[in-house]
Amino acid sequence: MSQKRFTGARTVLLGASGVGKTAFAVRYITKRFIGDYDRDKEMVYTRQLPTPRDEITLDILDTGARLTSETIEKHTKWGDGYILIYSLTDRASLIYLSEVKDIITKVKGRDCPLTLVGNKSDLISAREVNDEESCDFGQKFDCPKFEISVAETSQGVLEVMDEIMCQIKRDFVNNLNTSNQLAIADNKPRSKLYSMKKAFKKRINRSHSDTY
Ligand SMILES: Nc1nc2c(ncn2[C@@H]2O[C@H](COP(=O)(O)OP(=O)(O)OP(=O)(O)O)[C@@H](O)[C@H]2O)c(=O)[nH]1
Repeated sequence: MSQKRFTGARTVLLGASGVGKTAFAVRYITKRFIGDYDRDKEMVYTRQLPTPRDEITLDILDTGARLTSETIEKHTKWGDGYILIYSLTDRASLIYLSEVKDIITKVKGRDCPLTLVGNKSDLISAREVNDEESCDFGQKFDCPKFEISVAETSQGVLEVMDEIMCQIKRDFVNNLNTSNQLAIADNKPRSKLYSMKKAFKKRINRSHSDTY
């Protein structure tokens, strides 16, 4: 049986406008924080990750500012894993993610690679979301949650990306095991009764053709 290899992963950044999606993607790709971005269109960033055998292509989709239910659904179908990002200085941006999560569940089911990320932890005095609220959402979404500052350091972004890549890989392996089991079940020897019925049918056909 040919074994499929894990060669690439598609991650989607989803969240309200201004939460730091572009800053997150740019930080991951360049290791730098660039204060202002003049674009709000969606864009795919690509990075090659070396592995002991070869490399994995990682695509990150920055979904831009104008998300609708239709675009979220389209992006969900495209992706393998989802980073739901909000700003710790904007409670509405956290609440908005419930809508996004509902669409992901509708498209991919309950159990898919997912993380919840609160950004802008450096803006301490402007903070609107407390620990309890972010924990509640992490539990509700049933996924790991992070609090990071894209502006201050690359560390948080790297941890989030490691987590989502791990989940995507686990998902890939689980799907592979399921399809292998289905293939094995398809090739399973037939029951004794089935073989006897088949042999009996053959004999009847032979004796029938012998008659003519
Ligand atoms: N203080 C602080 N500002 C941040 C941080 N991350 C992003 N920003 C700022 O927040 C603003 C919005 O960041 P973007 O990356 O453009 O946010 P976005 O989610 O891509 O926004 P849209 O393109 O409108 O969807 C910019 O001015 C960033 O400099 C952070 O960790 N701390």
